[in-house]
Amino acid sequence: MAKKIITINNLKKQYGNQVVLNDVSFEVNYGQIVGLIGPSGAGKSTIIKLTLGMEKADSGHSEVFGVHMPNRKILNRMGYMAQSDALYGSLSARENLTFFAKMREINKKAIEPEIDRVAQVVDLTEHLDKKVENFSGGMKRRLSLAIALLGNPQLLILDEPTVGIDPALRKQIWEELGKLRDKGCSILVTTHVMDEAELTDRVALLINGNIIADDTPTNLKQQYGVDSIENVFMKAEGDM
Ligand SMILES: Nc1ncnc2c1ncn2[C@@H]1O[C@H](COP(=O)(O)OP(=O)(O)OP(=O)(O)O)[C@@H](O)[C@H]1O
Repeated sequence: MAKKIITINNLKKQYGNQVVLNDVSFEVNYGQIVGLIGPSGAGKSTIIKLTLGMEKADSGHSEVFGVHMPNRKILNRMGYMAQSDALYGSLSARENLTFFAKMREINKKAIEPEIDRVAQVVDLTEHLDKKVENFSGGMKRRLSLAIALLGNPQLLILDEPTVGIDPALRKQIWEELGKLRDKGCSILVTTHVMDEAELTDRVALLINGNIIADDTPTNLKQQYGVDSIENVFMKAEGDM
């Protein structure tokens, strides 16, 4: 049986009168890239925040590495990239990376080569010593992703990691995610880019607070009788 890295059981969440998550259950297995897609405001970020225990569910629960969340030690074993960048503007990119590498308890001697490695993945090597407050939106996204990649975590949770990133670098980043997956890293990623959803091992489609489909891209296309995940999405939304 596949090893479960994330297990989400019957999550329900309401803000005021608005039901955001009805009854959401799904899993991320070892060495899988799972894409979470859904219309804007569907509740994708909410699922992530509840999974990590950053917000409290009305009912249901989540486990990461078999541990009931929230749990601070577990957070240290994973890389998380939030939808909004949490960076120190007055510090350089290198100083930001150093700060987060220390928080992740990366060995002192390993920090410098690790910063060089992740900077290369997101193409920020030339800009490492610039202050982050002078970065463009896309550069800030890239730095946030580099921070999530520090220390080769066993789990990555990425909330729209490629927003504002140009197509060539997007491709490079997805190649890197594929390599990490092949080394056994598990990845949960939300995206609006349907071409990216095609690159995942499984796609979960969130509409109206429910996961209405959860399968491989190939099976989903077959099930909906269409030739792209974009069309799966359109058809599923149209059926609701
Ligand atoms: N703290 C909050 N208080 C009140 N409403 C909230 C809060 N957080 C989220 N919401 C609402 O919950 C719904 C789902 O938000 P969420 O950010 O999870 O959506 P999303 O699928 O990630 O959207 P997007 O793709 O646009 O990022 C939205 O209608 C949002 O306004």
